[in-house]
Amino acid sequence: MGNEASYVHLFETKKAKGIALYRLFAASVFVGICSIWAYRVSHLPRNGEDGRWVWIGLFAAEVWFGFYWLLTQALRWNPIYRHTFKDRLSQRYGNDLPGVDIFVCTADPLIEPPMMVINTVLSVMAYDYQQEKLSVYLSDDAGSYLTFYALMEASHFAKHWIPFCKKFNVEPRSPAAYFKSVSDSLDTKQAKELATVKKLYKEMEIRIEAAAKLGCLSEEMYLKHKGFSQWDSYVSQSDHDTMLQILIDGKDPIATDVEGCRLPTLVYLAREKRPQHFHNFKAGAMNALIRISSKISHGQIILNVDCDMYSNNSQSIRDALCFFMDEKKGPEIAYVQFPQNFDNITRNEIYSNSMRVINEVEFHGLDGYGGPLYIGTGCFHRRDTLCGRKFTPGSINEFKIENNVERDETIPELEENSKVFASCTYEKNTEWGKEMGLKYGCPVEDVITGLSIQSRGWKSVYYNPARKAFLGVATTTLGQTLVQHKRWSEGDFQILLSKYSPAWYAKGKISFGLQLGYCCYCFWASNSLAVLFYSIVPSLYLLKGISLFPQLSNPWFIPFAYVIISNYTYSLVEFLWSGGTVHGWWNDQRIWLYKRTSSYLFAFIDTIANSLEFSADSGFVITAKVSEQDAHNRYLKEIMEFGASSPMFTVLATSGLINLLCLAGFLKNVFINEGNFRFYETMMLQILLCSLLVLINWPLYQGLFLRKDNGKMPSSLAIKSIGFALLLPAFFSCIKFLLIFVFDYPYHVT
Ligand SMILES: O=c1ccn([C@@H]2O[C@H](COP(=O)(O)OP(=O)(O)O[C@H]3O[C@H](CO)[C@@H](O)[C@H](O)[C@H]3O)[C@@H](O)[C@H]2O)c(=O)[nH]1
Ligand SMILES: [Mn+2]
Repeated sequence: MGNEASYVHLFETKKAKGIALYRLFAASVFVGICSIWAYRVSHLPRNGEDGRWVWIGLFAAEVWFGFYWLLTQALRWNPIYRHTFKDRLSQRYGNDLPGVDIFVCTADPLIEPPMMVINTVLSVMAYDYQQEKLSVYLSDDAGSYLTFYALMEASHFAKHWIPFCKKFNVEPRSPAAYFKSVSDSLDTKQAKELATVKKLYKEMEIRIEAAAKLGCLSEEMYLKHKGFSQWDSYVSQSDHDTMLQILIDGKDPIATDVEGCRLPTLVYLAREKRPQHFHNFKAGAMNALIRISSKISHGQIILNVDCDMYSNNSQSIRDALCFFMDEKKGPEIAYVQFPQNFDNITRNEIYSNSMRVINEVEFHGLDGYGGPLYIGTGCFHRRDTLCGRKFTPGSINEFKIENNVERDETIPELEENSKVFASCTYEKNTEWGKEMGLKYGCPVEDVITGLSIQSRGWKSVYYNPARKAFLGVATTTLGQTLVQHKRWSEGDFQILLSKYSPAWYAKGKISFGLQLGYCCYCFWASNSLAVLFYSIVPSLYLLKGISLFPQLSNPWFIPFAYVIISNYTYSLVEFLWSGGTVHGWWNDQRIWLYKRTSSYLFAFIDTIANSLEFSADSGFVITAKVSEQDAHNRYLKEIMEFGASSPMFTVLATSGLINLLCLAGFLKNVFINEGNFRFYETMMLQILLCSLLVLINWPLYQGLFLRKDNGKMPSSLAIKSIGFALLLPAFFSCIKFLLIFVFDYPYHVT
């Protein structure tokens, strides 16, 4: 080992190139932003002059945008990139590696189909790792016999699948994904074995789908496994005993695959649910898993994935261990987060659901300041830090490497004795959900848990390998996208206001850069007000013919032009650099707007109402992973899906229509009534803003008026939003009148 200089690390960290150039650019933008502020302050309309209040509103919005832009610099100021040396890991440790427990969470067999769930399970069972050190746990919050049945089928299929993967070094190791990707050019031996394993898979799929169609537990299924007897006392999803089955015991020497090799442990868990006990959603499930697994396998490393996030890279455990097992830098690392990638992204990602820029830019930036957020899936943790251990400087890695430990209980005994750990009352008067395990009470249990780990002195690592580690299912409708972002922005905003706020609680505990980085996400929701104001009011004033920005010939026009052009050019370059398309970027701008004016707005209102105790706690709306065939076809064709009515759509449609009406009204004034083109000179920026808003809303107008398919906006919603769009200007006039009345009264009577 020797000293730091001669130590051969298991991973390396590189700084991004060209960062000085970026900083220079950012500084120039900042000068532009300050000039805009200066313009607003120095050109404030006098008391009583038209547009004074709007001017103040715009100034407030611009101060906000500038402030938020500063926060986002933390994500770009100091990016780093990681690289692992897995060969060194093998050389140094051979097979003396720690046990790894993998948690897969599912919650509803209808929107998370059991076939998808077991594909994820099979993909993680087939990791390139010593099988007897691997344990896979499926937490089923629906307590569904169907999911259990599918898992039981998977435990048999694994005996064929795992040896097949190992023999031919298959990637990815989710059977469904592999079958879809495999080419015809396999050698004959592999082709033959592939045909066999594919046939077994298809037969299994048919049985599982038949069981799903049947809709109840058949006699035949019941007899197939003693585990089904646990459903005898089952009342409903929210009322049942703990159901725990060890389907494969990795410690059992006769639990082998068809080639005679050991298999990983496989466990099904449905924690106890009772209507009178709140179950804390995914965080509750994870904590039950932490306890149950500590009794059954006690892996020192925990990987957790959502049920749609299959492993796409069989080397990920070894990658993660390169960080944890590095003797010099490993001891301070609490978790290794991989990006969330998806395998159902269309070319121009109409819902901007690939999280491209977050994955390729922002998280590298966070990593430079102490490590990324924990984002709930694709994350490896040390078991003890997840359970609340504080970081002590100077500590060394103390992974207990256990090879072949015997167990003194039989499997049925072990199952019975473990159940108590998943009971509703187990956590009563304990620190679980507070200082231990994942935190409760927040819709983004992951982010708040990660923040508290980092606040206890730990670092985290972001690892984004070329071959993606995990692939999941991204949202495929506008409604889902907005609801998901509402949950996220609401959760993040709650963290900001909570006692764990990155703005104050974390001060001195994590680096300043990381504090700002967290704030970027935590302030998502509060972006809504400024964006909503900016996307409606200047258009209304365009219609009235009142200019709110400097005119083209005015030198103050320059900072506006510079900030607008440089920011949009930069964001386009960043998007393309992250692997997106130009059209994808345009779509991203639309979703940027939609999220801010609907998801974030509702999240903002709900959080404030919650904290004033006006409304109940926000829940966890599970994201659907399947859609109907024709909706799916529209997704593939990148046609925006509206379908059902939603208050969020009403806001979007209303603001979209206001812009359309304002632009139409303005053009009418110019051409017909006045025939005078001076407006283009004085109102350039307002015309630009309003026209861009109309352009970007094109799919929305189509959904409102032009489309006939089932994915269009419901007609009732169209009528409602037309009504609002016509009334809102009147409403604004009333407010303005009130403001003038209250504050500027004397001026008006004279
Ligand atoms: O009561 C519940 C609700 C959800 N889940 C599981 O939690 C996971 C995530 O749910 P999903 O509906 O897919 O939410 P997403 O918005 O896609 O999830 C992201 O955001 C969540 C926090 O809001 C994180 O927990 C997730 O890991 C992260 O992928 C899924 O596997 C669910 O089965 C449960 O186990 N129990
Ligand atoms: Mn998900």
